[in-house]
Amino acid sequence: MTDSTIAIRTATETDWDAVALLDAHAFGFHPTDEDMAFTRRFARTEDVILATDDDRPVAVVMHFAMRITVPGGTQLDLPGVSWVSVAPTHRRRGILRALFTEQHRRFVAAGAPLSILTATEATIYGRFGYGPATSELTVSVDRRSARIRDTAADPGGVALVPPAAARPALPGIYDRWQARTPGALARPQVYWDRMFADLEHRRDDASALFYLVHADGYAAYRRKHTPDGMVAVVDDLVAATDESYAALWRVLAGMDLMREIRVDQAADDPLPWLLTDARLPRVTSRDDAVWVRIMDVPAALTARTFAVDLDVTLEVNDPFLDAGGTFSLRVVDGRATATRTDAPPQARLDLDVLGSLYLGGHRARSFARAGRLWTSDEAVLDRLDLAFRADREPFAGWHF
Ligand SMILES: CC(=O)SCCNC(=O)CCNC(=O)[C@H](O)C(C)(C)COP(=O)(O)OP(=O)(O)OC[C@H]1O[C@@H](n2cnc3c(N)ncnc32)[C@H](O)[C@@H]1OP(=O)(O)O
Repeated sequence: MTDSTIAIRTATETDWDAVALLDAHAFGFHPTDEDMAFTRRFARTEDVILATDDDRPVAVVMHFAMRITVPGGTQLDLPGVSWVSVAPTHRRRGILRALFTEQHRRFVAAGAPLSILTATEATIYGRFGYGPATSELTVSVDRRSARIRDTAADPGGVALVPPAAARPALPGIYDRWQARTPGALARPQVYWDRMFADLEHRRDDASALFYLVHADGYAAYRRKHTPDGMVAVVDDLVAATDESYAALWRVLAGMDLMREIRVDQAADDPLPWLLTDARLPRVTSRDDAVWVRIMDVPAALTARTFAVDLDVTLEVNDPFLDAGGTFSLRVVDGRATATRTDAPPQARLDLDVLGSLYLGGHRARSFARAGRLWTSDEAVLDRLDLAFRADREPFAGWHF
């Protein structure tokens, strides 16, 4: 950074109005008192870092204390970077880089195995070692033609439940789903408080939430009027078992006055295979959700399980900090050991690529085809491609 009037410091309680103003300009919305109350319950003030120009805040980064499930079911505590903004008066002079340097220095000191974020633009974070690791498909179903196959599970057990009765039931179901889903993020109490507050300005011109609840799953949806008819916009569809998923879709498919159902899903969602017409779920968009930066390569690799045995030397290049190096990765019966080594590498990749592979949502072979993963031979690539896969597609569960 060239500008000597810029200083980096931890925020204090009196800085929150300035943080709100910065993010209002950065993201083009006016945070309400409720939005700020949510953020202040979720972020500790000491985890907010500011850049100031002549003592006036001109940029901010913060992180939340989060937890993620990795392939194999281990849950890792890790920082989730959020509310990143640099005032439009001060962009492209290295302020984000300076803030990230300080913030990630703190992550290293705290021993974080990974850090995560969700990105406004896909071009910003690769240089800092973050790779897109989970995806989200927005799907539109023409409900009028939706028929569930006779052979699909039909356990029943779904009830129409008012918000007050849904509130105690949902967190436990979500926790069970989160524990079995790679990439899934634990939800803090403040998330549920905001969801059930169901504030009007967060409804996107749709109704308040309706809840369909099964012992092992639930759907929270809104009704939206459109020129083409009524749409059920599903905000949250969580099933801890396949039976509850089928039971919920039998109810959603039976909502006679709804022309369309909209829902966000993982890429391997079984909905097409439950329906008599597998073409009905139309993917209207596909977006990256969680981006992963591996802060500690051995800690991260030993935390997850792998699909096949491996014995490979990986050279990882970290363009931002010094998490990279050459590592011997050995997997036996799914469990890995990872140690630094001087042996010649059999595979070479940047840290953001390792982040993209880590949760099993992207294939080593795709990165190799793009020239972003080198292997000494085809057999190494084959093993890496198989080993990093997970038993289901990673899915975040919510945005932060
Ligand atoms: C996790 C989250 O919160 S995502 C939200 C991110 N924030 C936003 O989208 C809000 C609007 N944008 C902004 O506030 C700013 O433009 C920021 C935060 C994205 C970038 O801040 P700046 O201070 O301008 O970035 P800085 O000058 O430190 O640039 C660092 C590097 O990133 C690059 N970069 C910065 N912004 C962008 C961008 N939008 N697209 C592509 N590259 C970018 C710079 O070219 C620079 O590259 P280099 O160091 O390799 O030469």
